[in-house]
Amino acid sequence: MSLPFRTFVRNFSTSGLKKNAIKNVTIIGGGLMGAGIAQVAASTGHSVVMVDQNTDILNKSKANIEKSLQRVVKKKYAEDPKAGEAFLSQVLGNLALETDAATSVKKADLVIEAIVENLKIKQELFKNLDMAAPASTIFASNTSSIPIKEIAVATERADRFGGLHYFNPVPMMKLLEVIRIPQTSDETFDKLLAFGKAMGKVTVNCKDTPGFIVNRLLVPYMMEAVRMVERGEATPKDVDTAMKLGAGYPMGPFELTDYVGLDTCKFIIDGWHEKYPDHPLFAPSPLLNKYVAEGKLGNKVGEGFYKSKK
Ligand SMILES: C[C@H](O)CC(=O)SCCNC(=O)CCNC(=O)[C@H](O)C(C)(C)COP(=O)(O)OP(=O)(O)OC[C@H]1O[C@@H](n2cnc3c(N)ncnc32)[C@H](O)[C@@H]1OP(=O)(O)O
Ligand SMILES: NC(=O)c1ccc[n+]([C@@H]2O[C@H](COP(=O)([O-])OP(=O)(O)OC[C@H]3O[C@@H](n4cnc5c(N)ncnc54)[C@H](O)[C@@H]3O)[C@@H](O)[C@H]2O)c1
Repeated sequence: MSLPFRTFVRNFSTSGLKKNAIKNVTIIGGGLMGAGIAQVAASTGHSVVMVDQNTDILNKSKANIEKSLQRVVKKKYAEDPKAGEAFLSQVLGNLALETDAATSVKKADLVIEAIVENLKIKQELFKNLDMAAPASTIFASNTSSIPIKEIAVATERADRFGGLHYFNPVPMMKLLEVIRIPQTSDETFDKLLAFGKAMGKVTVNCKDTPGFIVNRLLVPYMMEAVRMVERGEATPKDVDTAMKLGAGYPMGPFELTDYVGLDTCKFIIDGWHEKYPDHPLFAPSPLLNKYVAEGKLGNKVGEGFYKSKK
């Protein structure tokens, strides 16, 4: 449907950018995903505030962003190191760090939450942000598996709430799942889609169903790989080799579980098992639970199913 001319003009400023496009983004949680989202948002011209619980964590997050940016610059600006340096400082100039979430959302057009995969903690966070953020601010969760509607219910802005599910590592994975709940307004959903595209992502539209699209297929596959090892049918190494060489996957399921985080995988499957206790694909794994209980959370701590350099 084409817009009436006056609406078309109103939406576009002279700079050619959509006037009401999302520009100021707050990312809550500077871990594996939050740091990646902050990096790509800052790299695509957005002004980003990244929030975490203390400055130590934030400094580590920023160091991880810089490491990743160096990899990008080494490739993208191989012929022109000076331009690479300029890009690096421009991106870091778009990124601010903050430990106070309420302050961080004062000017936010969009808040993306990427904290621990725990419904109560997410609800508590969004309830507080709802009181601190401007009425116009859109809220989105990067949750892997929790229904967006169950998070949104903690706020008074279900019409301005959606899901933005990124994939790890965010600088490399092109996909962004954009989720709407029944209350999400068309304007909010369009802005989330436009923001995803402005970040250079390919967006798919998702319903608020368990695991949206990718995780609904991927997590049961990853869990079945763990169950295969529990049944003594194969070793993690052989399962990974088989899936890389036999199915063309870039990583096998155990490498991927280490990459994603064994804790995140456990949170996902525990949440689904609680909701759907009879669903065999959502059954928890004693082996995964054992590794998490032993603190073997994967690459982020240097050991999961495999030992890795941190
Ligand atoms: C559970 C959640 O809710 C949902 C999820 O996220 S599920 C997980 C989804 N993600 C996946 O399935 C990831 C599968 N793995 C892959 O796609 C690839 O292994 C990978 C992109 C991670 C790594 O790429 P790959 O070519 O295999 O190996 P690698 O040598 O590490 O990287 C090649 C180049 O890519 C770039 N690169 C890779 N990772 C990067 C990063 N994090 N940052 C910047 N650049 C990176 C670098 O240029 C790198 O070259 P370099 O090593 O000389 O710097
Ligand atoms: N790991 C993945 O591959 C992946 C991919 C897509 C989505 N997700 C989802 O993204 C979210 C984050 O996952 P992750 O892997 O980045 O976890 P992570 O453990 O690496 O990072 C979580 C970060 O949130 C911070 N945090 C926790 N509570 C906070 C609070 N109240 N205020 C501010 N910061 C807080 C922690 O300090 C930590 O730095 C989860 O919902 C997860 O399901 C994960």
